[in-house]
Amino acid sequence: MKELVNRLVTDITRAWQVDETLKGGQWRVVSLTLPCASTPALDSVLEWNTGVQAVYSAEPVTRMERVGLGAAAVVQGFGSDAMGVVRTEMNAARLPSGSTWFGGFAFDPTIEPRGIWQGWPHAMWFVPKLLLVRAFDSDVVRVSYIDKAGQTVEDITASLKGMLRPAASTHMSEIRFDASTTLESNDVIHDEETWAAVVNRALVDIRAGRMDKVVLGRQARMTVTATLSDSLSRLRNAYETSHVFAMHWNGVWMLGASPEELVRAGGGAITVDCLAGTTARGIDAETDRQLAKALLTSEKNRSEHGAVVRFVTERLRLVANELEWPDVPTIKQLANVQHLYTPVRGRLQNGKQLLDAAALLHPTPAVGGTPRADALTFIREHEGWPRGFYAGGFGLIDGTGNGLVNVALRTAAVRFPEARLFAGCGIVDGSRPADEWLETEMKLKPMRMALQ
Ligand SMILES: C=C(O[C@@H]1C=C(C(=O)O)C=C[C@H]1O)C(=O)O
Repeated sequence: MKELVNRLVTDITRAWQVDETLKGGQWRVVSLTLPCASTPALDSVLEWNTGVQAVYSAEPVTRMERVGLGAAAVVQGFGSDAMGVVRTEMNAARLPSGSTWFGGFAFDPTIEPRGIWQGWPHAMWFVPKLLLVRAFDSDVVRVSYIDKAGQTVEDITASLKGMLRPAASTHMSEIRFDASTTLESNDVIHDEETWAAVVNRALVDIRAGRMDKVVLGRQARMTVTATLSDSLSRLRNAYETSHVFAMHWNGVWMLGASPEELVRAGGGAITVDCLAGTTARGIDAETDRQLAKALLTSEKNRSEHGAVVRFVTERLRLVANELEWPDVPTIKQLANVQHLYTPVRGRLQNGKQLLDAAALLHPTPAVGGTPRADALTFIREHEGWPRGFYAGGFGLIDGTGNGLVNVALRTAAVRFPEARLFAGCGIVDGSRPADEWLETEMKLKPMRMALQ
């Protein structure tokens, strides 16, 4: 990896100097292909204590791994129209073709980001200055470097060294963070008892007919002892079919392994994952099958799942045509849990974009509840801690509008070495607090293992 870092600095600065760059408006772009052994992964250029904006994505559907460092452009949104604001600004930004935006949005743009999320906007997307892209198992990496046309070779060298230096020089022991100065005292960490009280409070409202379902989450505290690169590699190994991602902003890394695509768009096609209804993994294939069968035949889980499919298909009709989905869900098996799963497909209407669909769908009843407004009010009033980007979105969008937004699940926020891990589950009539606690424990387990 050290060899790759040296090649990046020399080859990019040389290309800038001899002007082997593409020009577009105020930008110049260097594009290179470099050899890079398929291990270690590209994430070894990333560190918890980076001083720059950074992103990582290992996406198993297209089998592409990406690392972005620095920011050529950033858009931020605050408040209830945060997503609308960033979408308008992204469309207005005149970036070179081939630029990729990375970013996401908070679960609830009406709540001030607090606790570990302090300093984060409600929506944030950026185009990295330096982007490394490699197909899984490939030993070549595509490199692009975007910067303002007026930059000198010295500027470019300093910028690259600044972005890549932490990877070469930092040791875990040099990094310290004083949690008490940054995390507020109202940073609620529920234990089983206090969380059960919130669940019971929700059950009262559900039985009284004030809502049908609410997804309640909790955050767990942890001190990180693993490197970022090791954490990401463990997540990739544990969750081979999930989108493993990380994004750094303002001293905080959000990382996760999301099994759920809120929306994917490519060549006019659009797909959405409906994922709701959860059971454990068995100790062997037979127990796995029995648990899956019980999940598929559970009235409680099927009705919870059906509500998500209904919501998604009704909303998606506003931006997509030719919707198709199977009548019955299948099972999506992950390392720690099994979910009921229904994929919905369609064609994006002319003039509609991926983020239009994301804005309409978020939050689905899989992470909010039904009726949506009542569930969101309940979460705001009773959950007791700030979700930030947890259960919001994380994604990437290329210059042609293709890309995906995942539901930011199985996530943690790390202000090294302090971490908050997040997990939630749907509460409906018949839910039992002890079972739901166990479900959140199962969902937290791989992230706990990744960070230590
Ligand atoms: C809320 C989470 O997961 C969501 C809730 C599920 C459920 O209640 O069964 C299943 C998958 C996700 O849509 C989480 O992982 O934190």
